[in-house]
Amino acid sequence: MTAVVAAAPVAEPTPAAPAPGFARRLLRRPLAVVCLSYLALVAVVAVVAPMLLPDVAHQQAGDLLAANQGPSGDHLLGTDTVGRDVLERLLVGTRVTALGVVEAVVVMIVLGVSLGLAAGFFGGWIDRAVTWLADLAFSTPAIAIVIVVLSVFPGSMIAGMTTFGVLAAPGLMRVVRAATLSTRQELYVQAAQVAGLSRPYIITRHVLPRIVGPTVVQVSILAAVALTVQTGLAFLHLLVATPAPSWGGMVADGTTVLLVNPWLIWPAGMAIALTILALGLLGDAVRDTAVERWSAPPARSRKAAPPLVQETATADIPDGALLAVRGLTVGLGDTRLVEDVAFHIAEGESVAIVGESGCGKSVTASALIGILARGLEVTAGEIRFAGRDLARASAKELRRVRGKEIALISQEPLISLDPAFTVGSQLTEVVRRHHGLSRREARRRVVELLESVHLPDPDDVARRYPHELSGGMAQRVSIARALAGEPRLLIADEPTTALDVTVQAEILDLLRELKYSRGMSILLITHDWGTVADLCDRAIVMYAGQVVEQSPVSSVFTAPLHPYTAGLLASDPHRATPGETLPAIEGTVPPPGERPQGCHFRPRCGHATDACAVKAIPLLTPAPGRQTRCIHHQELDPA
Ligand SMILES: Nc1ncnc2c1ncn2[C@@H]1O[C@H](COP(=O)(O)OP(=O)(O)OP(=O)(O)O)[C@@H](O)[C@H]1O
Repeated sequence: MTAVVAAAPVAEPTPAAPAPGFARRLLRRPLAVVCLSYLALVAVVAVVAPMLLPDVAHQQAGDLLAANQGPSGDHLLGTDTVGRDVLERLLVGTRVTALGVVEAVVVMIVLGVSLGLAAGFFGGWIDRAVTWLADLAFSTPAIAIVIVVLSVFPGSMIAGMTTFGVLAAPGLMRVVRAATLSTRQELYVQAAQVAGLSRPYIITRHVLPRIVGPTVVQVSILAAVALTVQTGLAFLHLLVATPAPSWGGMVADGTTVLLVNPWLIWPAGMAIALTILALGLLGDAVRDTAVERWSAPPARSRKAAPPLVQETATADIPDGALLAVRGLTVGLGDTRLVEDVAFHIAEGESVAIVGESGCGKSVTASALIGILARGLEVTAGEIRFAGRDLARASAKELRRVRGKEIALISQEPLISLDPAFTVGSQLTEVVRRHHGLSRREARRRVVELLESVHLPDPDDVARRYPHELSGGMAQRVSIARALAGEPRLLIADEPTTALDVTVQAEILDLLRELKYSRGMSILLITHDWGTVADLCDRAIVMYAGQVVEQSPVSSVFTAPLHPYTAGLLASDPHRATPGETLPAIEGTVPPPGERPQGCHFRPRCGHATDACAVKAIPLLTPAPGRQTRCIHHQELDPA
């Protein structure tokens, strides 16, 4: 691998003991242990009892003279209406009862989880179709349909409970869809996409573990409902042909002699009630454990207002640029979030995009690698990267480019790592994906990558979970992951915002070193002019969805060409004089639907005249390599 070292390894504080797994956390809850023990006992009885008591299922009658008796030494739970032993029938009836519930639950899980995952993850027409089907199923009376099916397949447990499972699946599907939708927004899922991992891998590895909690809760509730429904159907003698015992059938038998022998409904009634209770309480315990687990690492709040810039006039894009963006427009319906953005990045060059929050930096960066939020689309322009137009690339082509040729690191390194897996396992998958190495070779490569970002003990870091990393270590890990595919362009979205000042400087040093040692191009999104000066060759300033200035860093600080750039520079905290109030640009960035005609910056600008409102201001090129969207740029004082 490319050696990128020399700087001293960074020793940062961190760790806590590794978090115990989900099962162990669950088993720490006494109530969960009791419920699981009870359900395990039911399962064992369901398997064993019919083997030990093979005759009970065929017993038409017992000792008729001893019918309807209460508990005694001979019959611990008494006898039924035809003198059969209630305990034996309860034990043997467990199998048919449990099997009915299992059948319904399996059907629910297969349909509910697969459709919910597909709808939540893929969205679009799949989501609409699945949601429509679910609504349709919800509007049908489930029990009536089950009874109709049983009229066709009389007494068939499989037919009855499978039908119930199909009709109950939309309930599970909705829960899984909602959990998938929210998991899909997680930064680590987006990071996995950007790292170029395949969708089936992301679903099984990153999404499924997060939906297990809500899924188990819903399944336990629906299992309890399935038991209730099955009991009701057996009670109505629609399931389970006599003399085979079932819990519902035993309750039905008991109700025929309610006045003479009220005890008879108790054994099966209690078994049903206890099982429903155990399923419900187990669901609660699973939910609490899942909430505790996933809320453990406190999510940092996204910073509120960044600035960032970038751009270059279309006409000014040189041939052979690694990335050349022309006329890029991203819309949300009829609203344009970014308009006519143009800039380029040459091989080995680092370019910053600067601007206040809401100016369009992130939308622009997301458009470059095809990870725009739902509803947003590139409506015009081209994104030419290494000869291909990514604006028109298929999802498959984009997946090949992401991670391998363009990588992304974000401002939230911790939440861009999946909390459920160690650093080593997450990086190993990315390395294998890009280089097709064996697991052992990939692990060695991961250690090299971790070394290359100056993590002090790479083997130890590889064994850690994300919550055991400090912010600086996590950002180094995410840079290592970004380097795994040996990308030609690294997009760094405010990579130091969430870090303390010392660590910020170390990460910038690392990025600078990577730029020079690997010849990697960098697109930096930042609001920190210090970072721009430190790392970048050119600055692109965005305002209200447009590029308003593009200049080499060497000139933007001394002679800005747009009043907005001048305002941002004047309000830069690095330039603050002790005791003096830092000037700020008055007003706020107008939201996309409310941008003023002509120059969007006009209402906040001290140089604005009527001419600024007449028509859209084009990008002007007052000097080679410099563009501005201001007709009064000559009036600006050098900074
Ligand atoms: N998914 C979305 N749906 C609707 N509007 C959006 C969406 N994403 C971004 N926008 C809007 O597009 C505009 C540009 O947003 P963008 O996130 O690119 O700004 P930014 O400059 O990156 O700001 P920040 O630094 O706060 O992320 C903003 O007005 C924002 O509200």
